[in-house]
Amino acid sequence: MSEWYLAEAPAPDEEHRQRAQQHQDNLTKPKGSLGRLEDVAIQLAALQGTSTPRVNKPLIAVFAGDHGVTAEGVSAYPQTVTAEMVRNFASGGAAISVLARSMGVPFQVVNAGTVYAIEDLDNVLDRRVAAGTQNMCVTEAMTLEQCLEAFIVGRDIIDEAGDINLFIGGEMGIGNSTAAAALAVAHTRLSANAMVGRGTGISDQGMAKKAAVVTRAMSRHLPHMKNGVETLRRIGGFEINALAGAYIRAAQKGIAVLVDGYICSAAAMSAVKINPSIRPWLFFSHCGAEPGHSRLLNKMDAVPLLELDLRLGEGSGAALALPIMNAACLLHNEMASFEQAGVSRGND
Ligand SMILES: O=C(O)c1ccc[n+]([C@@H]2O[C@H](COP(=O)([O-])O)[C@@H](O)[C@H]2O)c1
Ligand SMILES: Cc1cc2nc[nH]c2cc1C
Repeated sequence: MSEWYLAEAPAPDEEHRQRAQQHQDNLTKPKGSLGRLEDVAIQLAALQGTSTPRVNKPLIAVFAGDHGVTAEGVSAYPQTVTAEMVRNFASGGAAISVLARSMGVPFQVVNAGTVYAIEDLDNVLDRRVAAGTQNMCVTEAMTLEQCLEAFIVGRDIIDEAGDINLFIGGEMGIGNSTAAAALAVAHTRLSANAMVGRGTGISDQGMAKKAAVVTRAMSRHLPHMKNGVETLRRIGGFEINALAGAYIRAAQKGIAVLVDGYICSAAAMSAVKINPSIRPWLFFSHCGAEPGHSRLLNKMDAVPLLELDLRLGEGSGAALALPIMNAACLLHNEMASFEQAGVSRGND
């Protein structure tokens, strides 16, 4: 029996793509003048198989997980912050809580594997795979069972989401920018130096150490990375793997995905490696301040919507890009044509 995460996502409908392109060219604007907003609307029309694409039923889910690699001193903050921030998400004080609330977007918090236990909270789903991953410099981050369980944590969020037409995943995990850098090296084969950044705010010296940590982990694991699942098992994280599982399931169910920052992009690239058919379903919200982010986006031929020097995570960049995707749909669906408005056509 084939694994659930290998099942193909539906392919975009090329007839709807063509019709959407023609529709855009008939709207009251110079051809192409809405730039990438036109591309977003056309791609969504093809994916959703409709002449009226929509992202009016979004869901934001933030996955938290801890990383054994923090033992190497790769973050500016202590590991306790992961669980502490989960409480902050739940009580409404985190950046993503504010953004979700202000936009009226349903918001879920999922504990996929913090080291520190979190008391029962009404609005935090406890799906802890384990108390953090192992240190990838020393051993594999997790067992195969844990890796597959983390995928299912993400899959279940999509399966239980009800009627949504856009998924935004966020993450929280002290040390996870090191895991993301390692994944980025695995997927691009660029150097660790090209892929590490300040994360939560480490110094130049800290970055040199972080690059050495990634190099050490890669020399251990690279020879054994025979497929995308093994890569995530060796150097991923519970929240990263849950994101990969959620992205794959969303695409399989015909739900578009808006990818957040560096860590989410590393999860997305890993998910595409496992199941390439999901790629058309991924939209990329922004290119952040981590130097590896633009390199990873290039590798996926991804053109992000925003560039704001973000390096927060939590799904914050994707939440900020949501109104742009929504506007792309509304413009496509509600603008008048030249005929309807009695506006003269040009000779473009
Ligand atoms: O999303 C990003 O582009 C991003 C870039 C750097 C850091 N972060 C966030 O910061 C944390 C990881 O940073 P660090 O330094 O602990 O590896 C984690 O909670 C992420 O959500 C997020
Ligand atoms: C305070 C804090 C908030 C965060 N949100 C995402 N990553 C984070 C890292 C820290 C340190």
